[in-house]
Amino acid sequence: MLSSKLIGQFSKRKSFFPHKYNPTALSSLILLVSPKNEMADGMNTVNLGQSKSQIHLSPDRFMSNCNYRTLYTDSVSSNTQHKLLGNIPRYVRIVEVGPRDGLQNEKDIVPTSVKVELIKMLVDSGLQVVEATSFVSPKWVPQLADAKDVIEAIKRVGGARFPVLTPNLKGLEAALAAGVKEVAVFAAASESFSRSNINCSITESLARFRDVTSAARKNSIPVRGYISCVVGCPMEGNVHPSKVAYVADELYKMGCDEISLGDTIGVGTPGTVIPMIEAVKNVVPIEKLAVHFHDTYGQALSNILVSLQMGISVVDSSVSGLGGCPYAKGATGNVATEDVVYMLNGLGVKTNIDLKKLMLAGDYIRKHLGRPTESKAAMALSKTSFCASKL
Ligand SMILES: CC(C)(COP(=O)([O-])OP(=O)([O-])OC[C@H]1O[C@@H](n2cnc3c(N)ncnc32)[C@H](O)[C@@H]1OP(=O)([O-])[O-])[C@@H](O)C(=O)NCCC(=O)NCCSC(=O)C[C@@](C)(O)CC(=O)[O-]
Repeated sequence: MLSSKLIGQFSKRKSFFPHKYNPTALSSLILLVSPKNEMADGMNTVNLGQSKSQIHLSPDRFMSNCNYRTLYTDSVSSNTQHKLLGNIPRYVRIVEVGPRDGLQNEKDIVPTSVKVELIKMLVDSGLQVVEATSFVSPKWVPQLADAKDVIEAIKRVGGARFPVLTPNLKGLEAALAAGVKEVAVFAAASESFSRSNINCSITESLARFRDVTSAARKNSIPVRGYISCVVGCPMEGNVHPSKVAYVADELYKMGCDEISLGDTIGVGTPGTVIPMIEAVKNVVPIEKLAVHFHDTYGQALSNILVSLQMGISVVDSSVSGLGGCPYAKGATGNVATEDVVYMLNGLGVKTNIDLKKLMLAGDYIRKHLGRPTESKAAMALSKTSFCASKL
């Protein structure tokens, strides 16, 4: 059960996001059960490869000289990895949600120019999908009231897709007018959450989304369907997998091209995530599913790993773990993209993302927000930089 304090915080916010504690380390427990624990010894090696006089404090300079390894290849056979990991995909598409999910709850308005620079840096790091903003009511989400300007400013940024959230036809029309090429609708598996977030019941929301998907199709616009609260709801507690499967089925039938399963408050563990995905994959092909974990209880990487083992190859994450309510004790955001990339690198799974450039993007936005990163990997690599300066 969620604490009444958390529920209280949640209910005070119309669109909200209660959040994070520590980013997770649990996946290592699953990953590093190699016969002799050799992977644990072999991973995370930092070879500075430079003399004292060459060491610079700048993270950029340090990282370009830093040879850190996340993939152990010397003595663990691919058979062993296969046995332990199952058929995890060779390539994972990361959907970066930092500029949207990450920033939507920031109390102080982030200037449009900062959002645009962040998006450009994220694209430069190799991310191919960056959720840019939402065409929602500015009364509900004031932070994203500049959606049109953001889209205008990134029009000529190539090499990535920039989907946006559209809760209704009004949002879709505004997005289309702005030149958006991809949209997402967002439903919930919990009735109370649906009402809190979009002010209508699940049934009403599905009717709205049918209108949106149908209009989007006429304009050849792909639609992603989100489902929030796939394992737990801050007001209703545990959510049964059948409720998630029902909404997923409806979204898929109405024409959503991809369904993203959101553990909105980060309460899931592999124990609840596995049965939920099992139920959903009975109604939606696994290749159409994505996972979207918040890291409130430090479970996100473990949950991502089991999702990959079940055949999912699309993962949502937020640079530097952006998201969450800075005023709620223990609140956290989405799993940090840096942590996901670090883990995937360690698994030998391709993402085409440059971790160093990604960290620079995280650093950029964190400096603007005036808060340190939530990414464990980024934190550790920065500390390594700090230690290096003391050598
Ligand atoms: C859905 C509504 C609009 C219903 O809001 P409502 O108040 O029920 O709607 P309404 O139809 O009665 O309209 C009220 C006012 O909003 C305007 N309006 C109506 N629609 C739009 C629109 N599209 N764009 C701009 N303005 C709009 C409309 O014109 C009107 O303006 P007024 O006459 O008062 O001046 C509102 O509840 C809303 O905007 N909610 C946004 C909630 C949101 O963005 N939540 C965060 C995203 S979901 C999420 O983060 C979860 C996810 C996806 O990450 C996965 C996970 O982690 O779980």
